[in-house]
Amino acid sequence: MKVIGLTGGIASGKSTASNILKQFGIPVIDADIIAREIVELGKPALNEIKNTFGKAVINEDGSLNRKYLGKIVFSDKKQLEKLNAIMHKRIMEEIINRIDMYRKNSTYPVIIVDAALLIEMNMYKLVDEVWLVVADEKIQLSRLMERDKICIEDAIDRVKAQMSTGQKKKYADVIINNNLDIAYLKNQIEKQLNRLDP
Ligand SMILES: CC(C)(COP(=O)(O)OP(=O)(O)OC[C@H]1O[C@@H](n2cnc3c(N)ncnc32)[C@H](O)[C@@H]1O)[C@@H](O)C(=O)NCCC(=O)NCCS
Ligand SMILES: Nc1ncnc2c1ncn2[C@@H]1O[C@H](COP(=O)(O)OP(=O)(O)OP(=O)(O)O)[C@@H](O)[C@H]1O
Repeated sequence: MKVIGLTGGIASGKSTASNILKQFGIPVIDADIIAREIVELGKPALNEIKNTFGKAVINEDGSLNRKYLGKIVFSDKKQLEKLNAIMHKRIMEEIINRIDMYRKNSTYPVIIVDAALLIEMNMYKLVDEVWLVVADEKIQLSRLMERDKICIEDAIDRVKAQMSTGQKKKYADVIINNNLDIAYLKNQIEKQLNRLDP
């Protein structure tokens, strides 16, 4: 079984690529979903976040106010580091567990780990190949503003909170260009799958 790490900057198109891969019947381990599970009500990470950032980041029903926490951490590197210290070891542990489960119990020829911070968190070492989804920065920013309904300043903050695409390219085995339409994205993914499992 080949484990593919799918990564790319924010709003580059990883989730869109993941959805295409799922349509081909390929299992996807999604780091964003795991990150949300870790901070569900009653989970220890949520308590640590409350102790670190204060009650203001918690909604009235006790859940995490993601929008507000995002505002804090994506505009201040020190705050982001504090959040990463709470989250990343837990996300990584869960991803390793899930990869192990697939390796032991499944006959899938290919599985995907979809993680924005695959390289930043050194998780590229856990996978057999790194696929990097890229889109020109202008396209990335406009898709991000449109999807998250945020202004250009907030969009730039979020892009800057991550390693640059140029740096990420050094770790990539495959570059997937997502500057054009979904059909173009799908076509590149199909070609890569055919290479792995003809
Ligand atoms: C700060 C939080 C609460 C904001 O939540 P929100 O719902 O607004 O955004 P969401 O979780 O959907 O993330 C959107 C995108 O932001 C980027 N992003 C998320 N966390 C980080 C981070 N720590 N550093 C840089 N970029 C990040 C990713 O590209 C991600 O896909 C949330 O992103 C979070 O808990 N982040 C820490 C966990 C993490 O590192 N996740 C990424 C795992 S690879
Ligand atoms: N080829 C495309 N053409 C037009 N819109 C696209 C294309 N690919 C992705 N999008 C849109 O751009 C936005 C960002 O894509 P997506 O959510 O897949 O990015 P992502 O890399 O998963 O982002 P994040 O890091 O925030 O999770 C979405 O609204 C998506 O529908």
